[in-house]
Amino acid sequence: MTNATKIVITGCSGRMGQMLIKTVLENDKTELSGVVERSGHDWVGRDVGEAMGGQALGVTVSDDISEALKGADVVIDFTAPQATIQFAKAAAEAGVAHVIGTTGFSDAEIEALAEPAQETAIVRAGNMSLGVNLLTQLTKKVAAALDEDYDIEIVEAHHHHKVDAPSGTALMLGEAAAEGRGVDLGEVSDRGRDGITGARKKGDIGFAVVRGGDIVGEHEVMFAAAGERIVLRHMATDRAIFSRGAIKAAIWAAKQKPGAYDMLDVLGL
Ligand SMILES: NC(=O)C1=CN([C@@H]2O[C@H](COP(=O)(O)OP(=O)(O)OC[C@H]3O[C@@H](n4cnc5c(N)ncnc54)[C@H](OP(=O)(O)O)[C@@H]3O)[C@@H](O)[C@H]2O)C=CC1
Ligand SMILES: O=C(O)C1=N[C@H](C(=O)O)C[C@H](O)C1
Repeated sequence: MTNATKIVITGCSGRMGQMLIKTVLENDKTELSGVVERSGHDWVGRDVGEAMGGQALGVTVSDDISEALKGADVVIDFTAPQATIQFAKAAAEAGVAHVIGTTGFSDAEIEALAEPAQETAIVRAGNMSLGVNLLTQLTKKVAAALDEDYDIEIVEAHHHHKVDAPSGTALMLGEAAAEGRGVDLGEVSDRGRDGITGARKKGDIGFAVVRGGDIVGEHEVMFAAAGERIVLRHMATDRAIFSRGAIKAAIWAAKQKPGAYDMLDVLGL
């Protein structure tokens, strides 16, 4: 396993953290070199395999990112925006590539990732699955082919634990639609309809959000016109699609020069 990509997972007790650990262990091109949780978490100091309810893996949960990054090639991070910014600074200092799946960033928080990306490779995507990244390309194409008579609406649904809205994926799809149409998403996005909103403004890109149960992630891009509707749809039924994409990104990122990348770069789309 000497040529294996050595990976650190942050937020290791989370839904994605645990899925990522399993995916790293299953892949013969990757090795789990460290795992991180926040200070005070009851997993800190424990063997991560045992904390997950299985056999010991010989990897202890740390609350010190800089320590965990020693000897690693890449850190994969699905946590929360402020934590991700701290991890990006630590990864840049250590010269370790950073794969970011975290969503819910403000514009200022995204801006804060530009400096670390000058020191190390950062791959960031609101959705790491092949299917959704293909869908962004299809969305861009369809939006470019249709005029403003086709109202673009993006509908997303997720589990009841999700804390950010609209989802990172919905925003990626909105960006792709806006790019295809040749407009700035910031100027046309309609994210909060409630009450007497007035009629829909021509050219807007609307977002609608559903939260419930254990929905892994569902996204629809609707192009609605008089007499017809085109609907592009992706349904995730297993979080493994995200972790497999993240591992692919990690192996790729470990060989890249410093810079800001996304999954389209990784997948060559
Ligand atoms: N790009 C993609 O393909 C995908 C992205 N995501 C995104 O990944 C993120 C995580 O999702 P999910 O795993 O479901 O969420 P969870 O809440 O299950 O996990 C988040 C983990 O991050 C930890 N964390 C949160 N804040 C901090 C902090 N300040 N410092 C250190 N650790 C912290 C949490 O610890 P604690 O429990 O102590 O708070 C927890 O272990 C979300 O933003 C989600 O939208 C999810 C799936 C796919
Ligand atoms: O929080 C989640 O679960 C997911 N988050 C990502 C997003 O915000 O789009 C990706 C996926 O849909 C699952």
